Amino acid sequence: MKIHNISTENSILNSFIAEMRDINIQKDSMRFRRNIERIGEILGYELSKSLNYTRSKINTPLGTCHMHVIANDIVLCSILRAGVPLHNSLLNYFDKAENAFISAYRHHKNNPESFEIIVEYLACPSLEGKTLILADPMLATGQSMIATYEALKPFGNPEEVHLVSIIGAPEGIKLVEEHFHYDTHLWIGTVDEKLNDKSYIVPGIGDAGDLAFGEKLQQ
Ligand SMILES: O=P(O)(O)OC[C@H]1O[C@H](OP(=O)(O)OP(=O)(O)O)[C@H](O)[C@@H]1O
Ligand SMILES: O=c1cc[nH]c(=O)[nH]1
Ligand SMILES: [Mg+2]
Repeated sequence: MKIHNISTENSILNSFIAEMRDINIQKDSMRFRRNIERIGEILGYELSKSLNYTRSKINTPLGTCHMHVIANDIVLCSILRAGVPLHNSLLNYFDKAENAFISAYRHHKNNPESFEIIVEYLACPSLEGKTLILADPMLATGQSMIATYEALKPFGNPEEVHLVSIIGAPEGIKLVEEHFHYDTHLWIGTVDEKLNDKSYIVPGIGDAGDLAFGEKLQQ
């Protein structure tokens, strides 16, 4: 897998991630969602550098010119819930993309430390020969990313796969690396230290879905 950790270079991306982490600033859920969007746009811009381009003749009011424009047929898929603001921001840039949505949540049985990923809702166009962008702000154990990718398989073989995430843990990145084709790209805002015993990213941000949309009752 080709891992692009964008935080290794100083940029405004790190200021946005700092706001998402900050225990006081993150209480403002509108700002939290907006920071996901701002980061999503930066990750989308970085990802765009790896896409295919075709020469296109453009008529302006004053003449003509040739520009290189994106040639990929993109399907943008995000994982509900926390993927919603990330989806919106990627769609701002890849505005011609087709869209897919899939739900994944952690179902805890008796023990808060053990869970399985439940994939329920899925809406997806054909992926055959397309460029799949699979987006989720958090890559903790990596199980949601893998479970959703497996659920998408009946929709066809994408030619390229790009994973987009804001914060990852080394454990999840390793699992994803083992699961996905070596050609897969991972565009990630930053990589944290580790997972805690509840499989939350440390130092991380807390629960991205709750911070964006409010606490939910456990199912
Ligand atoms: O890498 P993993 O260990 O699978 O964890 C990451 C997942 O956890 C969060 O979702 P969550 O299950 O909290 O659902 P939510 O978005 O509805 O809050 C997050 O948005 C990812 O989907
Ligand atoms: O740290 C984590 C791990 C999973 N999901 C989150 O929202 N945060
Ligand atoms: Mg959550």
